[in-house]
Amino acid sequence: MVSPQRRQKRTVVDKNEMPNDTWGKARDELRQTVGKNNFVTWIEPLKLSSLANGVARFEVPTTFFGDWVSRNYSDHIRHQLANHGSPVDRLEFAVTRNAATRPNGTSLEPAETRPAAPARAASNNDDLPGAPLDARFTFDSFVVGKPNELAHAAARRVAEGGPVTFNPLFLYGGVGLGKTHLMHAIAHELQARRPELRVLYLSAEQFMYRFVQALRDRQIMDFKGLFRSVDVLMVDDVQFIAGKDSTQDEFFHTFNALVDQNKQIVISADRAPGEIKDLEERIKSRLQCGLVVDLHPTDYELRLGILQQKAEFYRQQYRDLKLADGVLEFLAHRITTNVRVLEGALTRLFAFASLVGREITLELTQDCLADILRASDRKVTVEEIQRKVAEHYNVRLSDLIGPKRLRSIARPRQIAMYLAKQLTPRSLPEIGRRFGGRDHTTIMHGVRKIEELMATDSQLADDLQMLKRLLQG
Ligand SMILES: Nc1ncnc2c1ncn2[C@@H]1O[C@H](COP(=O)(O)OP(=O)(O)OP(=O)(O)O)[C@@H](O)[C@H]1O
Repeated sequence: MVSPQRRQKRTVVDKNEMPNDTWGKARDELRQTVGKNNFVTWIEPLKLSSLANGVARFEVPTTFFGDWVSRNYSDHIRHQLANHGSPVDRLEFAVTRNAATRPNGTSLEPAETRPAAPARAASNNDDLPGAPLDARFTFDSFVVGKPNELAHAAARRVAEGGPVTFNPLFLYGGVGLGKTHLMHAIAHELQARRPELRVLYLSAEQFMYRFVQALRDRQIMDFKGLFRSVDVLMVDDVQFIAGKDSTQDEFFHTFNALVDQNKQIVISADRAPGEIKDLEERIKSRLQCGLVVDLHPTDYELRLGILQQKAEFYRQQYRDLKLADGVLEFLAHRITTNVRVLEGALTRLFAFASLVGREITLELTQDCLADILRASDRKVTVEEIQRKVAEHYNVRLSDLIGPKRLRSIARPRQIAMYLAKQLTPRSLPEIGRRFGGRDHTTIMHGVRKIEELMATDSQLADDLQMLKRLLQG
């Protein structure tokens, strides 16, 4: 506690005098005591607005920034102010957007009042540790169909760069369904429309790598400062950080700091937040706070649309090649796994046809793509379904097939029966035999039960969707 007498002796300093005087000197000392990087990141951007009645007030760019400085540098700052004749009891931090600077010194003024955009769109992002963007992954080259229309619409909204309406945008779906494509498209579009924004796209793996590197090089403050200075953060394949405790922790803090500043976050994963094993509950619930959108497996129309678009591209490259009617339709029917496989098939087909100098007919397609077509023919088996369901509900495979009637086992068993009926060509008696020799009426009862429950239990419906996706690849 400070006595009232001592308090009275304190100088009331007008902010206009301060920078050249006490604060200026205190700052010079702080440069020595906290180290250059920390100084540039955390001390230099502080603006002293008043020093009176034992309280030093600073303007800061964000709430997080103020909290961080308060927690980590309060004692240093008070010590140096006291050394230079202005002891204070308390530091206060107020967020003022107009006067604020980011840790890296760039302006945080609202976009409309910022100086003209730099000549090169990406130059505002030059210091960011992001992954390169694939120039082909734009909105123009993204074919929209029923399975991805919601994800596409949400991505478009974010790409407009307007006020943040949902945070984060969480895109999820199986392998090769266009998550990365949409994220790159958002980044391209933002760079074109709002070049002043700092947009950072990287994979969760790169995030972890940067974090570990920063820890190793004792540059963690720089790391924090950098990640908190972006306007839009996009992290691809976030499931990668599951089970990696310190990375999750840092991700959580970065996430909160950016949401706190009303900065847009876009995340992708191969499954819904609640389904990512070993991801901390607090992160799951944070990820569920915004808009969670599912990219569904492609349907025939979407696959055909994508093939037509890619074929058009190849036609330009191989001008003298002929493509027979029905080939694209045949591929859209037969290759149902994912878009990457579909694209690979078409690339190979055009390359092969151009080498042998022949028209792309159905016959040539079947020859050239025999292995891909065989792999796509792969049928799901009852045993695979049982394994996946047991794994998902955390029950033993032997219990799933065995006689136990506990509800925690009986329900997953009925789910497995339902999926076996839906996804395999097996008859009810055949399925019954694979479920420990059960009668076909038991299987029928199980299938009906699940059909009934699906209508009212949305969690169950989601589980089934996800299991189907996992099983069908
Ligand atoms: N709707 C679409 N229109 C055009 N191309 C698409 C579409 N969906 C996916 N693709 C293409 O399919 C390929 C795989 O897509 P992408 O890499 O975005 O998948 P992903 O969902 O991120 O997969 P992963 O989980 O493996 O990272 C890319 O070449 C992409 O351009």
